[in-house]
Amino acid sequence: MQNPEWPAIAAIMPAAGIGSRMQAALPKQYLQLHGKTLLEHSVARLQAVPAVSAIWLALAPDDSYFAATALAHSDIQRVKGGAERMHSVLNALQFIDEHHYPWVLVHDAARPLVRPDDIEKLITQCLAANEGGILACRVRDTMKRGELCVAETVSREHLWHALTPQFFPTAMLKAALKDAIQAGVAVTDEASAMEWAGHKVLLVEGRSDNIKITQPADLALAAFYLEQLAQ
Ligand SMILES: Nc1ccn([C@@H]2O[C@H](COP(=O)(O)OP(=O)(O)OP(=O)(O)O)[C@@H](O)[C@H]2O)c(=O)n1
Ligand SMILES: C[C@](O)(CO)[C@H](O)COP(=O)(O)O
Repeated sequence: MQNPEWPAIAAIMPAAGIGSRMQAALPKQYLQLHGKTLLEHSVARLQAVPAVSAIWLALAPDDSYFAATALAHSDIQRVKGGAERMHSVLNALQFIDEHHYPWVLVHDAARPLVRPDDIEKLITQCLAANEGGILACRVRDTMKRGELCVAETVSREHLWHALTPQFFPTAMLKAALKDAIQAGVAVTDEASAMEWAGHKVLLVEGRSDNIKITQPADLALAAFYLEQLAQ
């Protein structure tokens, strides 16, 4: 639920990947799902949250698909993506004035099913605690470590799948990402940079259907989830 006390919130959407694991003819964020691209779905989810005042899209410098989307005619800011997701996010952060937008959400273009109420739940809990955090869902399967055979069974207790959005104070995230990248830290999400910098990261339980479209089968699963919702 929107709270009038909330500060202006900026959102970054990393959308500069090539989707290699999807093995599609075009970057996966431009694949169609129920008549819209994944990118358009993901942006619409952010736009359904009134507290999100502005969105910055990180697009590949050679992106030739964006122009054909409905977003090309919107006032959404576009910035150049980088070699890896963390670079794309850091590039976008350079355009966000932390005095105007003290908090920033980062949400993958590849996660088109996030529910606006889960985004608001993340914002509510983080602002109440004055700590950054992430949407996450608990691991439900038995976890194994190994390659060709099992090396060990890993306790699933306290194990979570990190999702997006991830929500942090803008200035803190800028500094942590910059320092972590410079230190050569493996930054696969914003939280790992914040953890490395010593900040607390809240885990806010989100729905497990907030999947990242990564491999071909994920698109059919996303369509199934959308059909379930429409019923
Ligand atoms: N240099 C990059 C790499 C990824 N992303 C974005 O980060 C999100 C999550 O990354 P991932 O699922 O790994 O997407 P890709 O990198 O495109 O996929 P792959 O690893 O299969 O190539 C996606 O929305 C992707 O567009 C980005 O903005 N800039
Ligand atoms: C940020 C993320 O969605 C958290 O699960 C995920 O790490 C992004 O995907 P990638 O394959 O790690 O780039």
